[in-house]
Amino acid sequence: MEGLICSKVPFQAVPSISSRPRSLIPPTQLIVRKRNSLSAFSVRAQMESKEGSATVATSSESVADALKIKEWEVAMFQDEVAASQGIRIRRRPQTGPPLHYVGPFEFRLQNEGNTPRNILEEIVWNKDVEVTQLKERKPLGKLKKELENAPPARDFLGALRAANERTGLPGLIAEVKKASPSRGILREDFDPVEVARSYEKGGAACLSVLTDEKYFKGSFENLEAIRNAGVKCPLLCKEFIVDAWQLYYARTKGADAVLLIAGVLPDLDIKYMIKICKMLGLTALVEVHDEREFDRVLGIDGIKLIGINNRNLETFKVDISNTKKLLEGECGRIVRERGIIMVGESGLFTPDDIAYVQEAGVKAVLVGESIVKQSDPGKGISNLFGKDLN
Ligand SMILES: O=C(O)c1ccccc1NCC(=O)[C@H](O)[C@H](O)COP(=O)(O)O
Repeated sequence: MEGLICSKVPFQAVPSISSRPRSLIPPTQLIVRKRNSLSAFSVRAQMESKEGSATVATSSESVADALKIKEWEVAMFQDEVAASQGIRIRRRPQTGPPLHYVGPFEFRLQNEGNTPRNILEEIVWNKDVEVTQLKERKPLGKLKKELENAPPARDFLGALRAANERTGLPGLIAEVKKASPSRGILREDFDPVEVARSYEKGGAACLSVLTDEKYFKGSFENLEAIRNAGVKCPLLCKEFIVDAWQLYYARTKGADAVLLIAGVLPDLDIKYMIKICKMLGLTALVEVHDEREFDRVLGIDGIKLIGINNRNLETFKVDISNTKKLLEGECGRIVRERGIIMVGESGLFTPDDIAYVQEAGVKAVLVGESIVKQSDPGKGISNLFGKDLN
């Protein structure tokens, strides 16, 4: 089936705009626009039905109305594109179609539910609001100026590779995580710099620092404090990226890597963000959870680091066999052939768990709960690996 990289079985096509009766769908020519885009270029969708253009503006007021209608339609179109890629996480709905809307998406007026269907969707909708507010306070132009004073980006990928070659074990990305939606508070006496220093002493190759405040009790202040405390491990800004503006923001706060979640971002967004990461010197950890996401990501150029999350971020179910399942197929062969570094993420508690995912083919692991809740997190690392990593 067109576009499949490693999955032999054609995916169950997700009903999308292209599967609707043709009469409903006017030919569209979309010049890319992203919701919450960098707005470096205006976004305009030329939606033309057979009966002629959907909107013809004649006065300044109707120009504004026409633009509002087009922006709403672009947002709807983006949702259709995401759904056609099997992405179940919807973006925060627009405030609703413009008054008296008549256009190709009018059937969407039936309320599809304006409340999140699971925690990941809730996190993403909340992030959309957060980022919109942050962008108003700190426009991209101001961020770009701050980039000039940002600390230099460090080699996140190189640190993982070096650790794996030195110890023969997966390189550890140790997560500075106070709490999570699935487990609540993990560590009451939480000093992010102390945890980070303990991880570094325990042999972590890199650190992952939660920066989401509402659901993980993390912050960008934690990321900056760890960076400014002189911790040498390269830092992953563990954030829910929904807008390229966040990449610039993470870099100005001292991040060396960012997380791009395939279950949230359509292919075009990932492609675009990979290019921006390269320009900023950021390493992109692209995260998948199932074969369809893995297949999509392997179709995107420039990806050198892929994480398999054993946690289903919609149901919280954790199963480390997910890593084995996804790497034993064609996707695993392609990854090995391309020299892509694989990271096993979530649900790793014992040396047997580490051995299991290493046997499956990962060269790095991302671990939070099992080490952050130890009284001495650095000692927790030795217990996790069954040996001193130093
Ligand atoms: O951990 C959660 O409850 C969670 C819920 C929704 C979205 C993301 C979530 N966690 C992010 C992670 O994937 C983990 O923090 C990371 O992989 C470490 O997992 P663990 O070692 O099991 O703490």
